[in-house]
Amino acid sequence: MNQSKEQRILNFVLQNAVRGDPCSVVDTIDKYCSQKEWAMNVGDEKGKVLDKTVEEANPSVALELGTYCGYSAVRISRLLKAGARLLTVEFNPEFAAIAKQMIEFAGVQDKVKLLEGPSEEIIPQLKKKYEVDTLDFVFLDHWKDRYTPDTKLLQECNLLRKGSVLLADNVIFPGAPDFLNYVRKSPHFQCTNYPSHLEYMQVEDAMEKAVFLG
Ligand SMILES: O=C(c1ccccc1)c1ccc(O)c(O)c1[N+](=O)[O-]
Ligand SMILES: [Mg+2]
Repeated sequence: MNQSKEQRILNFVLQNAVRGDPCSVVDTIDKYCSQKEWAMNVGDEKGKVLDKTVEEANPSVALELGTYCGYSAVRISRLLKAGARLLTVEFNPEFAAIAKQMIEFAGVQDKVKLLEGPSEEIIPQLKKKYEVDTLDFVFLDHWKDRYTPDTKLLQECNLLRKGSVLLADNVIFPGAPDFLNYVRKSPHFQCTNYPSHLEYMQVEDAMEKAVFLG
């Protein structure tokens, strides 16, 4: 049966990256997706904004919404301090299966917990089922029309604390206008925009950081 693009990306990593080396996995995915087939990884240009934001937040507990092939899960987890953990949520079972193998090949499986299912079902389970008190960092990179309802759900579930950092991908392309409107107008968030480009393309994009003020 014809392989999926995501399976081709994984195969390229398995054959060309260094097992147990997260940087090698990230670089190899970027090489494939910039030279062979475009894919919706955050990429290196926006990935550097992600790196800096994660380093500044230095989270003990991080959440990612939208795992895809595991590129940003590997990218984030390589920066986590000892004992810190990343929970990453993926709705698509095929993507989740690829990401699981990617995370294990990169050697970060002890830092990353992959949760398969819809974000709106998993977020309300984080406290009791996944022993989360509050989230220090949240990377939003799933369906763009879920950014706003899931941000509201994180607030309603008391998963944010003063200083929790949200970082949203793609606020220009494909775009998340309702999310930008919500966080920028809310008295509960301090927002910063980071102009960039769509991964592997010369199309304008941006990331938005929204720090929860309590
Ligand atoms: O929505 C798309 C999309 C739409 C149409 C075709 C391909 C992708 C997309 C594009 C770039 C992204 O960085 C990204 O995170 C997504 N996404 O789906 O979450
Ligand atoms: Mg994205």
